[in-house]
Amino acid sequence: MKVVKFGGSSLADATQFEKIIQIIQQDPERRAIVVSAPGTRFKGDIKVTDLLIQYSEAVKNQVAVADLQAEIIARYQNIAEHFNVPAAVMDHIQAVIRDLATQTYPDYAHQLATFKAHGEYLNAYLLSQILIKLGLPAQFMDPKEIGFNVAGPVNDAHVTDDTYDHLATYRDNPDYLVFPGFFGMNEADGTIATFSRGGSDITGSIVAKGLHAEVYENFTDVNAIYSVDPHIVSQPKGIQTMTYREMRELSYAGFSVFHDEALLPAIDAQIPINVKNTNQPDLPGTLIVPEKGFKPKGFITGVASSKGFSALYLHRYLLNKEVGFTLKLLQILYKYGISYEHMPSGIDDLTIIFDNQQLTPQKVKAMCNDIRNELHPDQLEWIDHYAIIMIVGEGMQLSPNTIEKIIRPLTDHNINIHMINEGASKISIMLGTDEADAQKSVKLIYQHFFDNNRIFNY
Ligand SMILES: Nc1ncnc2c1ncn2[C@@H]1O[C@H](COP(=O)(O)OP(=O)(O)O)[C@@H](O)[C@H]1O
Ligand SMILES: N[C@@H](CC(=O)OP(=O)(O)O)C(=O)O
Repeated sequence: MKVVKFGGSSLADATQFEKIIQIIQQDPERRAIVVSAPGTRFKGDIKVTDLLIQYSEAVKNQVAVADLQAEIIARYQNIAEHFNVPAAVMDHIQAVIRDLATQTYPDYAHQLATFKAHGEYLNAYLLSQILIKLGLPAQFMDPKEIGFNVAGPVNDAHVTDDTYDHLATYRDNPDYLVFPGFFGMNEADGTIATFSRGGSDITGSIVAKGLHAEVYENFTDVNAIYSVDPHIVSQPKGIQTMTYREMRELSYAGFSVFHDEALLPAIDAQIPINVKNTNQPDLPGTLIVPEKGFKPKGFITGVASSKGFSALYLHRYLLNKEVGFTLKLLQILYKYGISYEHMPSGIDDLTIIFDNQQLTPQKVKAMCNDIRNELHPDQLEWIDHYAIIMIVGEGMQLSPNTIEKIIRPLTDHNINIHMINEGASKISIMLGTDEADAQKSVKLIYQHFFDNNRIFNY
């Protein structure tokens, strides 16, 4: 059997629903369906998840919510009317959306998670009712009823192991099983918790593992995963086949087409992932497969960049001989509750890269003061607006002079490279640049390796 996940772009309106219903019926193996909330219908449109976040904020701030409620209800109503579902279905959806504002929540984080989750909750409910209306046997897989459990931060949760046992009981069920993506239930207190944004991909992977699917098909709005973000380079080359670890590194570093945390369940169960286009479902898309037996076609598979980082550069003569330097440094980070993303080091130098989301100016100031006072570095530099560029490819392992080939196009254009991290991962090289140089660097590297089929010249 196959698990199919449809992203928000594939469920944005009734026309898209028509397409996904055809896709489901084209292959009898497509029995488990994971859905996102309705996404954007046109440039400038707002995703239902974002409308729900606005709705939650409005409730918190005690401002009028009627317009927002009406806007959210209309998104479902347009789809429901097109398929002529019974009036009771829409009555239920309207009531649930309105009730969100009148319930009580343990705190604002729980409120936000509950509001957000309802984009997926109601879309899965609606799709199951549409399938039933069309005479297709379908079940709405309410996470509360089926034991789709999660733990951890309520807006950045992770699945718990018992969920897989609960999913396994549905393996031989012949109906269409319609799961809402993006959230689960906190078993301890029965509240809703979501994954991080884009997290319906994670649900799809969990369902694929739980049901022992032969493939996890992830339907989106592009023909393939491209070698570079299509917002940076127009009409880039598509990737036919790539490995799990290539995808993990590229999605971490900016390929938003597939969530980086969605890889683990599929890897655990060794289920291939096929990213396909809902608007052109007959195209093969991109296949993400295990590393074993994989034969790379070129030197690099993709290049990605991600902004929103800061870096701390430390220089101290004879750092390599000083026992406990890194330990003390990590203790200071621990004191301020800060985790780091990367920590490349040299003989006398160390760079620590942080995700800005967990920093405040006060925390940075206090942390740097402690580092100065306790570790006495010869030089301490804090770099704001830092970007990471990741060049990824299984083929890199086979090629000499890797770093020279990657750096050359950047140095030729006088781009200042703060950091090069090679060797920590066998299949990637990470560069640190100013945010302002990130997109240009990605373009230059892409052009160097992919334009005019140069990829095959190495
Ligand atoms: N390397 C890439 N290859 C393909 N698409 C990418 C890449 N990097 C970023 N994207 C973007 O990801 C989008 C699909 O992801 P997303 O909007 O989350 O889709 P969905 O609505 O299906 O969940 C594409 O429309 C594209 O703009
Ligand atoms: N709707 C959620 C979860 C998700 O995965 O959405 P999408 O498939 O549209 O990326 C979000 O916007 O974050």
